[in-house]
Amino acid sequence: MAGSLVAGVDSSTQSTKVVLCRAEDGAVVAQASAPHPGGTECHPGHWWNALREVREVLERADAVAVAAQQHGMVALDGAGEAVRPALLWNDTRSAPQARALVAELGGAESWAGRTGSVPVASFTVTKLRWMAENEPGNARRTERVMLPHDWLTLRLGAPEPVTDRGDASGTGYWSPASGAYLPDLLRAALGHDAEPPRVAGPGERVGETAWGAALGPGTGDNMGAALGLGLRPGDVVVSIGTSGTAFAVSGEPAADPSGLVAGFADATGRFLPLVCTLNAARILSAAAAMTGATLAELSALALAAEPGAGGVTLLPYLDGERTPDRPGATGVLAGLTTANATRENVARAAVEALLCSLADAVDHLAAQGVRPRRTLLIGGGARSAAVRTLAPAIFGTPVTVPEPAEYVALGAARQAAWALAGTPGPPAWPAPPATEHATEHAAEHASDRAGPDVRARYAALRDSAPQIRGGFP
Ligand SMILES: Nc1ncnc2c1ncn2[C@@H]1O[C@H](COP(=O)(O)OP(=O)(O)O)[C@@H](O)[C@H]1O
Ligand SMILES: O=C(CO)[C@@H](O)[C@H](O)COP(=O)(O)O
Repeated sequence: MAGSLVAGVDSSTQSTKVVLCRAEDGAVVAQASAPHPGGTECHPGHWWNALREVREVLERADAVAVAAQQHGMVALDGAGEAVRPALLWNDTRSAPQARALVAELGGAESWAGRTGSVPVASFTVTKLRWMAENEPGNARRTERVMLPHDWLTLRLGAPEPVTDRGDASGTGYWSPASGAYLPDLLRAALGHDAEPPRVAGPGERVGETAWGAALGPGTGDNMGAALGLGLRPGDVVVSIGTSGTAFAVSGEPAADPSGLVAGFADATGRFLPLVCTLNAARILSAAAAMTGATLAELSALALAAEPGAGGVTLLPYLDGERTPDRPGATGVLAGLTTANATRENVARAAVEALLCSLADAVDHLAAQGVRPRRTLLIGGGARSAAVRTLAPAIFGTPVTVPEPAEYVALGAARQAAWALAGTPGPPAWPAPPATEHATEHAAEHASDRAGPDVRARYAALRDSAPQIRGGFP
């Protein structure tokens, strides 16, 4: 291990990122990134091309593991070719199929008990049903179903299709509690059997790359972040990437029949109850576009406004929403008057909306018994000073912000080091440096006592008139 280098890949919605680390302590020696095409479906070849763009960094590694966006449906024919572009986690077209599957196969309680989650349009199983109904030829040709990280791991050199507990738990046809596939659910969705990848053990060495590096099993991106941060019970992570997520590690599987909390597995043999929103960092980029500002200017505008944005409230369901389950929703900007219609208030309302939506997510975790002792804020959106400053007041707790870094890719690198070492557990890399943000700091920005009022106004808009709810009837 001493002197070895390990690479972790984060193949997420918007881009591929790779970090190259020293195996013994995780110190980053190089990193690179390459963009993905936009949209909610993507030919897997684009992920491979992005990975090739960062290969100078990747191929220096003695071990590699890939973490990637969860849930994406990679349907392969008998020759291993994709029958269609992968449908991604943020594609909501399978919302009616999600509802039908839940109703047909025992209801929400049964799904939560069997799979840990009640599937919504993000889950692979609902995408398979969509394909069976809308593209029967593609469904008939499908012999294997994989996820983005499985597919990349196979291309990198795994001798057989392989996945891990974390990513398998987002399919909707694998049980985190028993560790077994549920082939009846896959069959009911696709219309016939198809072979899912073998579920490797945490830290297992699953193969070797073309340049002779050991391959770790990889995982889903949120499980990667949990491993990169070295999460302990009592830590709740709020991640602001393309998706917004709130999650915690747990020794027990979750099964929430309300469907708000997904009962995923993690990458170490434990569990990862998680709430995911469809709208997160892009709320800020949309507000930046609306106000003609850069992201840094948007942050400054938001901090220049009063708490509560002068009465302007944003419901940020710009791309539909997953939590709450409103796949057909659109965003709503409410409370505008000639007096308050300023760029500052619109910027502030966007940051407040993002944080209120994620505070709801943390509440859903708490309702399932997760007791947060510490809230950690990560992801691209946590680079915004306004987000960091306003978060304690809206969450009602101090917030810990680990230094900005690619925690998903770091978690994959840590898993690669684990596979290389062949030890029972992952290497003990030091925790990242972090800054603490408390409501007292926020008081300097006149935000301290506004949190409850802002959340109440947000909740009223969220729960208001059905015509803006945008769910399917
Ligand atoms: N300083 C910033 N302020 C606000 N948003 C930011 C900032 N830096 C990056 N972002 C946003 O973060 C997102 C990328 O975050 P990341 O966690 O890498 O997401 P993903 O893993 O889904 O690709 C992009 O939408 C980007 O616009
Ligand atoms: O669907 C989920 C979690 O259930 C998302 O968190 C995806 O895993 C996409 O992640 P990012 O690209 O936003 O990191």
